Amino acid sequence: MVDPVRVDVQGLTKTFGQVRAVDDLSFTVEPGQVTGFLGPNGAGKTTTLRMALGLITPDRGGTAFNGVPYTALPEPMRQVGAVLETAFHPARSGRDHLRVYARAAGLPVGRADEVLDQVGLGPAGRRRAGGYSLGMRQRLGLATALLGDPAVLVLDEPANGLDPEGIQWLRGFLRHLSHDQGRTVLVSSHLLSEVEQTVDRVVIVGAGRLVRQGSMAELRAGAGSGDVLVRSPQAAVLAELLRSAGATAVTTDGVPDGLTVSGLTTAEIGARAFTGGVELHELRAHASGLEEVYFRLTAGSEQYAAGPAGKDAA
Ligand SMILES: Nc1ncnc2c1ncn2[C@@H]1O[C@H](COP(=O)(O)OP(=O)(O)OP(=O)(O)O)[C@@H](O)[C@H]1O
Repeated sequence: MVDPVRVDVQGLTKTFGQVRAVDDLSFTVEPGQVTGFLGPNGAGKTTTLRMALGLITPDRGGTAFNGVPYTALPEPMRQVGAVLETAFHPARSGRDHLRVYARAAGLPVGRADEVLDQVGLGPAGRRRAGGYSLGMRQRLGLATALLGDPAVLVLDEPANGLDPEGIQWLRGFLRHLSHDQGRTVLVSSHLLSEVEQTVDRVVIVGAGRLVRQGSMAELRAGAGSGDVLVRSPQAAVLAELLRSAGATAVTTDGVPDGLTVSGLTTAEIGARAFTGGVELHELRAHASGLEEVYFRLTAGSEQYAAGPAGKDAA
């Protein structure tokens, strides 16, 4: 187990020309969990991560690792491992790339072989990185982040380019690093479906602002709170009953005897039908998928971010 490190992002703000890429953004990342950092393209994820790692200076706000900013960490590679982009010298082997990094960071060069094994590159580590597939590059990036055996891992779109088998491997690996070893893992993605099975918590951003943070369980609970579909041979009577209880009830296109109801839960609708003596043939919450909830939460934010840049270009 590693010593737990909590990451606090507080009031981060960054403007590029006319574009406010990150806007007063605050969230926390807890140890022992995988946190997904989600948002559509251009939502400000990469800018946030770069600020957290001291690669660009925020206009306002900051990020602290157990209270200490990245730039003030005594041995940053041993505390925070990051993969923001995967640039390698193409003629150099993956193993040599890792050895160069290890040496530069004052880490034992033997770490190179250890992390190669950890990420499943093994013998491929001796081949030229220029010939690596995107998935192998992702693994090499992850290996680089792990060199210093850090308590915190910050990974930008790590699932990008992985095949389904690779995604499954990454899922298990990240959960092992966090759940079993107590590391703090933050992974960004623009697709909730890509990280849905991996993450314990989500931080969702749109147009540089926080849209939602919470556990996956909370997000899933929110997914069910939409409309309710009811079918009854006495649909008109039921509609009146429900409207008098303050709900909206409209006939559902394409569903015989169907009503779409909002403003009451399935239990409340069932109770009112029962006391009103109305026969029900079907009663169910319209299950909006998680991805639908995510799109709804971030709807329009891409346009907002792209607007000013578009204007500049015109
Ligand atoms: N160096 C820069 N100069 C000007 N604008 C920038 C710069 N970096 C980012 N931006 C703008 O800031 C906004 C946020 O970009 P950012 O790359 O942080 O988003 P993202 O959520 O990581 O998206 P993606 O998944 O597409 O990388 C975008 O509108 C982008 O065009």
